[in-house]
Amino acid sequence: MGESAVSFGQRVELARRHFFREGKRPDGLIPEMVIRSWERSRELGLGTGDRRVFNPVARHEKSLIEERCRPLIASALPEMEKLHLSLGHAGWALACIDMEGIVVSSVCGSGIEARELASIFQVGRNVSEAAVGTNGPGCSLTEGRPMVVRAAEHFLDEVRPFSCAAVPLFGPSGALVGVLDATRMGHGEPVTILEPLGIAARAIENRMLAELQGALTMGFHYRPDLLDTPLEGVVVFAEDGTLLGANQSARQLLGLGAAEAGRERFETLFDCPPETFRRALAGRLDKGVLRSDGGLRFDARFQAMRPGAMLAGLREGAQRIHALAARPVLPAQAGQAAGSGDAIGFDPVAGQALHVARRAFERDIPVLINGETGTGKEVLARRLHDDSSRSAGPFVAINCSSLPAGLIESEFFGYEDGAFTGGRRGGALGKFELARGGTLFLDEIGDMPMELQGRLLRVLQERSFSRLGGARQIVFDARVVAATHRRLETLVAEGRFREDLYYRIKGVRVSLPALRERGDRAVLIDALLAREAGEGDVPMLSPEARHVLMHYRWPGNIRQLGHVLRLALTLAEGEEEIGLQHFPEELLTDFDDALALRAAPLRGSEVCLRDIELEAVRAAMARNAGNVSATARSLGVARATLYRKLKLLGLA
Ligand SMILES: Nc1ncnc2c1ncn2[C@@H]1O[C@H](COP(=O)(O)OP(=O)(O)OP(=O)(O)O)[C@@H](O)[C@H]1O
Repeated sequence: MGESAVSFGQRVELARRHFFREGKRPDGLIPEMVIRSWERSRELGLGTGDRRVFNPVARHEKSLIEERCRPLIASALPEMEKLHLSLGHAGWALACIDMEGIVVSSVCGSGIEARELASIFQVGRNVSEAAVGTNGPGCSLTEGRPMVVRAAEHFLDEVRPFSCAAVPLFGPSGALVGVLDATRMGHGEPVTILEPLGIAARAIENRMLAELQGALTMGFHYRPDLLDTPLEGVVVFAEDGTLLGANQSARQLLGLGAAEAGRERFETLFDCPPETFRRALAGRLDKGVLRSDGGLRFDARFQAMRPGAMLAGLREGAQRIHALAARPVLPAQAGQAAGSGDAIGFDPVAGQALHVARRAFERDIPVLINGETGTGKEVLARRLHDDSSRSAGPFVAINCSSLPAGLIESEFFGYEDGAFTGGRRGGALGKFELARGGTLFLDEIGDMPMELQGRLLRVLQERSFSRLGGARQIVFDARVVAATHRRLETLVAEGRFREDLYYRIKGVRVSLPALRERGDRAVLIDALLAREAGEGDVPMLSPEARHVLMHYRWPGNIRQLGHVLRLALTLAEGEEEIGLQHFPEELLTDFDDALALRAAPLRGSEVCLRDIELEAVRAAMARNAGNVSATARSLGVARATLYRKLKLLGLA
């Protein structure tokens, strides 16, 4: 890099003086991302002399985290160990950090320095920006980009002896799920570790993809020598050709945005004869040359999930379900009034989303929720409100896309008496005022007209506004949650959304996975069925019906699932079982194999395995008259395990 240690140190010290003593922005002295992070750290109320890093981590918290993040740890740890070994004795500690900034796993080596690093990267340690100010992993999480933070670029004096580099980790749907960090003592050149760190991150992402239960995995690249390396593009498809997940390389090669799984299909991504997919799926094609619909030529390798492999996958899948079930994130509360506490879910991504959002929200950091229609954005927003210290205040939702242009301003700001003809006598309160002391939910924020975006930004910056036709400044006292199904970055790039507003509302961004990507579909189906059945008996689902529910594309997500189940319950009234005949046609036309399913019911699918287990629990509980200890003994499992299963059944 050709930069002497002295000049680096001097520049940072100068930057610190400008920023901390003289209140000036140290533009050009240190990287822009570091300046932004200093600003955020200061806004969060941190002081440079604070001691926040070496607090003890509670032991029970550690085991909870290890349980909760098992899937992420399982993918990350082997790659971290490999990388650590290849770095030899260079003194690096590696850590995997979740969306909340919590260390979930680390590899530190031995020696005195390593011991100090190991103490920082204990499982359970919070290294988010909010907790410890500017640092590599915290900042990388906030920005969603690789980050290097050296020595005095850290906000807290306490961590100035260290330098670190961190790269984001993206899950199969393209959503940020955490970061991989490398830290060592001194202000050396952590830049040099970015590349191996990035490769390890890609390998971790590929492991997460391999966990998806797809029917066909395809690796591809325009450079044949990169096939079968962590840099290849990897896409996973369902049996019907729907894209289930893609790694970052694949997203770049194919020009895919995040969360486009489910919307894309093999034949829309690649320009090739239809039998290619079918042959690959049947295991009759393991290599090939494909063209993207943009005309790029790729070498590809295919790996079909064969029946034998399927069985092994099934077993693993069952184990994974146990791991996930062990961490109910939004407890099932079937039967409650829709719209507030009715969220159900054991999905790791959705669960992490809630976790992060909750913390940010409580610290008054605006939360931006991304997700397709019907994924539960409003449910999450209400949930945040209900769980917060402001739950006694109002929850005011406003849909920014559905308001007629002329009405928006008065809806937002209210108006004074006589502000315009036809206005109500005495004026009216706007949503900003109605939300006082509570939460303002800005739905479909991506569709907000430009001119209003400027006014909203001003309110958020100044925390005050005035009614139309009035001069008095009214304090804006509400927490803000915004939601959109659009990619705001794209709108910003196209000039259709203000960048400054984007950064203002995106304090923390959480992405809700599409239903077809959720690992807890089976649980959701059962819980929604119970919720829709209300007081009535809950009928069984035939194995074919369950198969279709599990594998349908669900463009309308959880909302659509709810509608389908409600309809099926009505149609199946008086019958013991819900079958394919109770589903709307579009669910079946989507299925190439629906007719085959009708003709030859399938048994022994993953779902059935789980059902059998839950059925056994149900029966044992009945035999033991609801006595948990006796039931656990008769099933040969620990009481804690049984409690988890009971929760799954909604019997806890
Ligand atoms: N986790 C969940 N558990 C149970 N029901 C859910 C869950 N998430 C969403 N739902 C149900 O799905 C429906 C849609 O949820 P919601 O309105 O929050 O979605 P949304 O993402 O805001 O949709 P849109 O973008 O169309 O406004 C609601 O009926 C809600 O009760």
